[in-house]
Amino acid sequence: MHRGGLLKSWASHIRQNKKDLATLMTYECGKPLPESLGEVEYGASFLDFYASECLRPNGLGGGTIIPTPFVKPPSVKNTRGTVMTYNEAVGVCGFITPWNFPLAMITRKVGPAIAAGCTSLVKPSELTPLTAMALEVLARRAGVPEGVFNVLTLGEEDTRRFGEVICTDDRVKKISFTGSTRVGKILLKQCAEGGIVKKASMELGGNAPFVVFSDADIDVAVKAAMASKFRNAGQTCVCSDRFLIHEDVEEEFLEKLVGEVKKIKVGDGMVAGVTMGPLISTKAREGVEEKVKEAVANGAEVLVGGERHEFGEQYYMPTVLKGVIKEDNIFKTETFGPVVASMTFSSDDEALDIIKSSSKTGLASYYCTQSADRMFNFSRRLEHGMVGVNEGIISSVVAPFGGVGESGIGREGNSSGMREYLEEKYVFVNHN
Ligand SMILES: NC(=O)c1ccc[n+]([C@@H]2O[C@H](COP(=O)([O-])OP(=O)(O)OC[C@H]3O[C@@H](n4cnc5c(N)ncnc54)[C@H](O)[C@@H]3O)[C@@H](O)[C@H]2O)c1
Ligand SMILES: O=C[C@H](O)CS(=O)(=O)O
Repeated sequence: MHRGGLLKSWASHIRQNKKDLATLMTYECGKPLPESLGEVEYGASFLDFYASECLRPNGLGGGTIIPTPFVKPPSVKNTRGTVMTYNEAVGVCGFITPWNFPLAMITRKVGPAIAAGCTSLVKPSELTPLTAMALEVLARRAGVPEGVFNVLTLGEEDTRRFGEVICTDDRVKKISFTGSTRVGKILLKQCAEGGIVKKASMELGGNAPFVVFSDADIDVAVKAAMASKFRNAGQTCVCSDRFLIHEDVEEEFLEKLVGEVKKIKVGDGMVAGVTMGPLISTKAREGVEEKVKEAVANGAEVLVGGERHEFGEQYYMPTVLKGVIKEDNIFKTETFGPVVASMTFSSDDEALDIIKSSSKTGLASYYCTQSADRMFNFSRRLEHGMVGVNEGIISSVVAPFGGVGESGIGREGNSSGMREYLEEKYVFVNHN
């Protein structure tokens, strides 16, 4: 079976075990079962997509024949030769993935890696090892040969050692990391200090701005805000964190948003109807709590929520803050929790100044407007890898997912994601 067939078979085995995989994920990281079921399908979609990419010209073996650029003098019978390129697999890859999407963050890497002809060593988060192990079992059932996709479930000390090895061992030709900017910098430093230049993809932290312009359709804006803020209890890299609302529409937007936030049902992710689960740990909940308290101390107003949820140690109430300042940690650092931190602005330039001066991240950004000019031109002024205009859910297999600045290097998904695992070779043949 060729690599594309293996990937399709693996995707089929994943879908056949969708309920068990989703249950495992909800037990491991707490997200409501419907979100886990959605992630199973999202994760499988990367295997399907890259199964097809195997066969495309920009896939493995794809290449081009290029007319030589040299001018052929009349006396010379043939051109000087033929120029051609072809793609080759990078080789052995080292992957490290996070807990918040324990299945899709693995298949988003391993899918294109296998399609390109690479093998991989994958270290999942110590918080979600079982999902990764289940993926490996299903890969073997699907016919993926032993040694092609290898999961290593490691503790803290061995995790650090694993990171050092994939960064400094020259048998590992590529590293791809998804996780915090803090750890991403450790890995890049280890490559450099290990004296090796290595192909590296970094999918790092976010802190997305969400801008509501005065001409926005407020109902559209509220829907987009709810979708981009509260998925996985606000624990996704592309969650909106920094809300900038034009002063003319602050009251209407916040009133409608609070109305929707109050409909969120917090509880056990395995219980039907629950739409928001816990944070990943008590420490994470305490971190969100501290940031909210600081913002309130600096003058922010709690419109809803604002404290831990009675359901349990790891639970925090979905919260909307008004009148946050850009110096607040809840505004200038990734929240990774269910909190809307909002402030007002009066002009496009002011909004951009706040966005650029409050964070160096550049993953996702969102804005709502009905102006055609702004729809197409404001995005050009944002230093982000991805932009949602009147839309809060922009992640998909066809999206070249990734960020700039402190949010990372490279792209995953889309045909772009295939290039991370290929090296293009140029050959000039002089056949005179
Ligand atoms: N850009 C993206 O596509 C994307 C996707 C998901 C999550 N994230 C980011 O990931 C973060 C949340 O995930 P997390 O808490 O698992 O992140 P994290 O950085 O704490 O951990 C990520 C992975 O790195 C490992 N790790 C930790 N320290 C290490 C070290 N010194 N050497 C080697 N590996 C080490 C962990 O065990 C885990 O497997 C957030 O910042 C979020 O924005 C980004
Ligand atoms: O946490 C960010 C992941 O990339 C999740 S998603 O791709 O936005 O679904």
